[in-house]
Amino acid sequence: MSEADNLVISQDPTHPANLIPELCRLFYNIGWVTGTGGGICIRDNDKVYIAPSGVQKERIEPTHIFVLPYPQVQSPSPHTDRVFLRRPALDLKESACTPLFWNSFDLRNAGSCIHTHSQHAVMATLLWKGSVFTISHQEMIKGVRIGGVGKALSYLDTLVIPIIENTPNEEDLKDSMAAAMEEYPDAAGVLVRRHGVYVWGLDWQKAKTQTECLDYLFEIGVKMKLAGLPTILEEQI
Ligand SMILES: CSCCC(=O)C(=O)COP(=O)(O)O
Ligand SMILES: [Zn+2]
Repeated sequence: MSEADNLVISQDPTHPANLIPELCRLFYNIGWVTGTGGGICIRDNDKVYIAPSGVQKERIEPTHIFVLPYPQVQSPSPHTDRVFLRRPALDLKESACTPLFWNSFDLRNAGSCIHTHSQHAVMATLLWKGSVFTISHQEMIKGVRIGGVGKALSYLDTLVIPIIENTPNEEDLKDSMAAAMEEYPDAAGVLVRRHGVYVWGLDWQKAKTQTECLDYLFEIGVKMKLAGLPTILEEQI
């Protein structure tokens, strides 16, 4: 065991290296991270904990976790020159979502970011054919924060989540995700058409509950649209 392994070995169940495997199992069971896709990263001040790429996310162990310094000592290009504090002994690569998770830290000061391949998110991107998903007058809107990290939205606020187009490689979504975050500073997440969603929060608990609220809103929005019901009500109720 190397000294760097101490960064991921802890008896504390709330240590990020213990939380990521536990949360990935939970997310697997609700269809968010099946087939190796999706995941969660946690930033604890100056350290970022990231899962490996292309592995069964429900079978990750703490020793599989990468630890990176935040901020990166030098500005990394999307795929190279990344700096690590700890790499797993196994021949693993860090999640391809790493540059996208980094957007949430750099642009929103997030403490955690979740990427799901939920079918509710994907269906929402198919039924909302433009550049945003919108829904109003739903109680679960109150569980979403302005920009993911600010004050909670009100029942009377319309939820707006930008939709970007998918790319063959996950890493290549970095710039269009950043552009959407700049254009929609109040959005708590970014949908990726035919792919899934990225959602962030100040910490993992808030990222998780916001992802739950958004997933609920994508699901009910899709059901409403398929039932021919309007998802935006003009009048104040
Ligand atoms: C079938 S998964 C395709 C790649 C993808 O969308 C993804 O989210 C993979 O993330 P990873 O953490 O496994 O690099
Ligand atoms: Zn993905």
